[in-house]
Amino acid sequence: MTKPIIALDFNTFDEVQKFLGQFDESLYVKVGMELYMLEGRNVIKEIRAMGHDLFLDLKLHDIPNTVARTMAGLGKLDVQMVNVHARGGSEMMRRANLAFKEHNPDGICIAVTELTSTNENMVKNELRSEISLEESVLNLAALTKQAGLDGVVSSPLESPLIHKKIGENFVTVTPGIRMSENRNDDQVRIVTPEHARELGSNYIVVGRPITQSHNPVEAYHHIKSLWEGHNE
Ligand SMILES: O=C(O)c1cc(=O)[nH]c(=O)n1[C@@H]1O[C@H](COP(=O)(O)O)[C@@H](O)[C@H]1O
Repeated sequence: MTKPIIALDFNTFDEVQKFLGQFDESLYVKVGMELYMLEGRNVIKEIRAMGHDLFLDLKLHDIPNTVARTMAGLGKLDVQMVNVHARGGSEMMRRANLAFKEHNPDGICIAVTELTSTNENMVKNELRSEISLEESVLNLAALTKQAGLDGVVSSPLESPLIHKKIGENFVTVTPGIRMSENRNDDQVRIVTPEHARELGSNYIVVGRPITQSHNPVEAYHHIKSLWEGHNE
């Protein structure tokens, strides 16, 4: 069972150090655009030097050449996982994956399908999609698989369908995790850790329910035990 991935959505490396300093174990953490853009590559090197596994979540989405050249640079960073937006298309994804793995053959490269903050109404009325949200997730997941990537980011709600239609070994990395006592914040398609396990998610990504908790270590261990199925 993989550890819950903790989203380090902080502004400064000081805050990261303060947060990680509370833990006396190695973690799987995620650095997203907020921390990366404000603090840069050194944050990645420092966190890796502390012994934590790292998902670098930059959700790249640009023309294939730009994304491939960026991914080649990220491949040299010794991280465990990176991602792109599946809406960048199959050529962008294929080249991103190859460029990353040329330098990091053991790394995992995945693509974001529909964000967990997206709902059916947005898909239909804002994005003017002719297909449902679930069909869109499945379509983007199929495109991701064809492009040779390892898996997708989706809501846990879509994990069963993705595994059934695309393949059991195709990885689902799933944010939008909340327990009943948590606020939803800006997440729409939310699921509890134990439900995510039942739905077959391969990884869960959890931010504010841990980072904003008055006791982050306790919150992490509670979520981890629910995810691993020890608390039932
Ligand atoms: O790619 C992601 O990690 C991601 C995709 C998505 O669809 N939804 C989503 O919430 N995320 C990220 O997962 C984390 C969730 O954080 P919390 O809502 O605080 O648990 C954030 O860092 C988001 O950027």
